[in-house]
Amino acid sequence: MTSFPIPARSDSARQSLTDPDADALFPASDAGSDLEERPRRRPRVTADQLLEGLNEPQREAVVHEGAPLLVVAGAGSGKTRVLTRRIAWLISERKAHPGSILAITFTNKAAAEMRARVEDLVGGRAKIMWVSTFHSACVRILRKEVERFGYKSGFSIYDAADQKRLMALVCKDLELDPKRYPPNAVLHWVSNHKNDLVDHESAAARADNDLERTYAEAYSLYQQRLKSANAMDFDDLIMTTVHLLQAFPDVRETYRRRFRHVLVDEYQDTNHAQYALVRELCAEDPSAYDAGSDPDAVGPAELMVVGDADQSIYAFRGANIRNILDFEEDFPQSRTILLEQNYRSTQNILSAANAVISRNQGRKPKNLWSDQGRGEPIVGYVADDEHDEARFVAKEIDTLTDAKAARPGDVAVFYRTNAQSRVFEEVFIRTGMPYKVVGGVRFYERKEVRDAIAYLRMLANTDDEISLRRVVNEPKRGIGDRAIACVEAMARRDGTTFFEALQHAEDAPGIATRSVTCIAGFVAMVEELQSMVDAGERADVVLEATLARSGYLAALEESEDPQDETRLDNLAELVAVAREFADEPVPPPSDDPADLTPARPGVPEFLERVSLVADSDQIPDQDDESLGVVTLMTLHTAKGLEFPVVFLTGLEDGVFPHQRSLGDRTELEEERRLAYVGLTRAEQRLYVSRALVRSAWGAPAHNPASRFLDELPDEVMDWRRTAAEQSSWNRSVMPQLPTRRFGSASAKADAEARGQKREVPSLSPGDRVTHDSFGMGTVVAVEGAADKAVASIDFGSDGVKRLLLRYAPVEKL
Ligand SMILES: Nc1ncnc2c1ncn2[C@@H]1O[C@H](COP(=O)(O)OP(=O)(O)OP(=O)(O)O)[C@@H](O)[C@H]1O
Ligand SMILES: [Mg+2]
Repeated sequence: MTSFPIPARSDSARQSLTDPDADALFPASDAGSDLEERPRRRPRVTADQLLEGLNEPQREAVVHEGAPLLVVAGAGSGKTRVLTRRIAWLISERKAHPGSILAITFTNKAAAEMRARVEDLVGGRAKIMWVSTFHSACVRILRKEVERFGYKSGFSIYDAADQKRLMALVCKDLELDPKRYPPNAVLHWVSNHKNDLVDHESAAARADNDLERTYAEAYSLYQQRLKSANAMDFDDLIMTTVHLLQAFPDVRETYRRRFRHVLVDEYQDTNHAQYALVRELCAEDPSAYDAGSDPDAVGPAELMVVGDADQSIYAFRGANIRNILDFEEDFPQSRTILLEQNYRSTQNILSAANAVISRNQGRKPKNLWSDQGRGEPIVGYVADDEHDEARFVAKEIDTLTDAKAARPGDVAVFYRTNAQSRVFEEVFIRTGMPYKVVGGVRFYERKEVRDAIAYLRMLANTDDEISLRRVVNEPKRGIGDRAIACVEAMARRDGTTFFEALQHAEDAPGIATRSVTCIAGFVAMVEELQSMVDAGERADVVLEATLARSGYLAALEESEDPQDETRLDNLAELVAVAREFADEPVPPPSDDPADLTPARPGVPEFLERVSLVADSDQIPDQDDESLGVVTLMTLHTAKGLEFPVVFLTGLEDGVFPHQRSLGDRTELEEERRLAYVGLTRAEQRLYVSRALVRSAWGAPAHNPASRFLDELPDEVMDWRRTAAEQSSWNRSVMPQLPTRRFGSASAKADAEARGQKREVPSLSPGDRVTHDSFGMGTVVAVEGAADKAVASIDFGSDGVKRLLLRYAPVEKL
């Protein structure tokens, strides 16, 4: 059996949860260099210490008691810090049982950080509190309660790819024309309904045209298939929990008794289902706040939500900005606290962010200020093209690190869409800049990783047909499509699961004897591995055994495809992840009967962990000692984080704001909020850039400057290069741009940069040419004709350039 190395663990992350004051509360003797001297229990923190480093309204929010509390404030004003301190305060000062606390964060990583921070403050007893995402919290409740809805506790969680496969199967079964009913569109429709807590029966009842009726039919069959696979998709997790709490008063009572404190970060991005969940858990009846109420009755839990309507960026996933705007109406006795001081950014950065967000209509104006002084100006750069933009970013990071003004780990590069990362990666690899891309093709989306997870899922839940089908003949073991069809037909006829049918494949009409033998071997392997899972064996041990016993590793090892070596590395990484998971200390069993903390880190618990990882959970931990790595990510992933140095790239109309949003005011407002999120991640230095020419679908696109760029106040800007200062090549490639809105500074610059129209040289591959800046070159390829002709020309050491011939200063020799 191959044995896998464990990668080194890194240290604390550079996230906004980082609270340097918390470290100050514990002197170095407690930090752990001298083990013998180290006290076993942390000293109890005093109330003063818990409130240290907080301003007055922040303190009020920490110590507030009773009525629901809303903290609304702009970016970087300490909302997350207040929420974290409040948890510590509840445990330490108000003697709340840690198990009675439910804190909701937007990502698993933020949850881990928050838990660690609270543990720093009040010690290990904080371990048993629930700090998690909505999804993780729901999974824990469902594992315990969902049998009431006819699911088994070991249900699988289907991610986006599984959902797509299943919906494609459903659409095929319903014989839907994929052009008229693309499975993705159907899924989106279903997801929207689930986020609004509309189940398939209600969706069918509401449907009032053919399209809707067809969608509802697909919804219904999709749910049926999920249920028979004992699986739920992401949206089900929330909707089913809400329905469970609504349908079973005793269950609701259990959790209301358990959770006496509910705290939600990033409340502006909750959708209706999540909002309903909070309401179910906190009881709606505000009269219960009366002091003289029956002591035995469970009053409502104390609720605290924090958020910023200007940072709501998930409307496309059903987030409802009204949840935060309507809080005061929904919870009439609530109290609202505003925070106005920003501790993250310099005044220049805040002025830039405020200038952009203030153009959104119908928002409550905020008075966010910083006492850090103006700081560095915001650096602007207009690049020739996306490669030039990436080179500028790399060079600038180099300059900062050389001057010891920043380490690579202090820097983040943001872009609107994942595809934009590639060019940065190319340049960073070339220049040896250490970096990590967050998101994109994620680790857990790679084929081999999905296969391995599918094996584990199928072992934990043989009803999970999607996973079972994925691995039944992977690696190839002689179980072909025909054999599968025979077994499937028998399963349908007899009303059994696919796995039950596999267990007596010999009875399947029409099946070949050879297939029966192969299937028997597969079933024996599954049963053997299953017994390990049932015995509670560690996830890493089961995973290693599975990869070996299934022949999966052997197949990769024998392969001559160089990609398969990378696949082996990825599987080694997955085993290491499982090993780390299994090695995590299990919290001590609590005396609380409602405590749902898993007792052992077995396969089901591991699957739960990996099913719920999100892009933002891959943000690299930046070890304080090392130089760290530059983080590349989309703006959506950047929420809640902060970095000393931020590059906001691709600021072009059509890129950011995204093409899709250009004609739609609501969508443009969401893009603007995304820009606000991006700008406010920066602590000290902020760079904004755009490219005059960017390749899109293989052809150069000439996008005008992003309107967000135009909105940045002149007095905070330091333009390193404007459109007017482009190289002669670019001046001549710039096409006639569409007339810009109101003659802004950069629009003027754009106009200046426009070249003269000239005659298009007619070129074909092999022709020798000369270019004003690049000199002699050879034409490699020509696409398009006349005005649209684009030539790829090899200029030797300058590389191959793609030039729009209409504007390029090229002459045929
Ligand atoms: N009173 C304070 N004194 C000093 N630093 C503070 C104070 N309050 C918050 N901070 C620091 O300011 C930064 C921003 O805080 P935090 O991340 O909690 O803000 P936020 O409101 O949650 O931001 P976002 O809206 O981006 O989520 C953090 O580095 C935090 O430690
Ligand atoms: Mg925050």
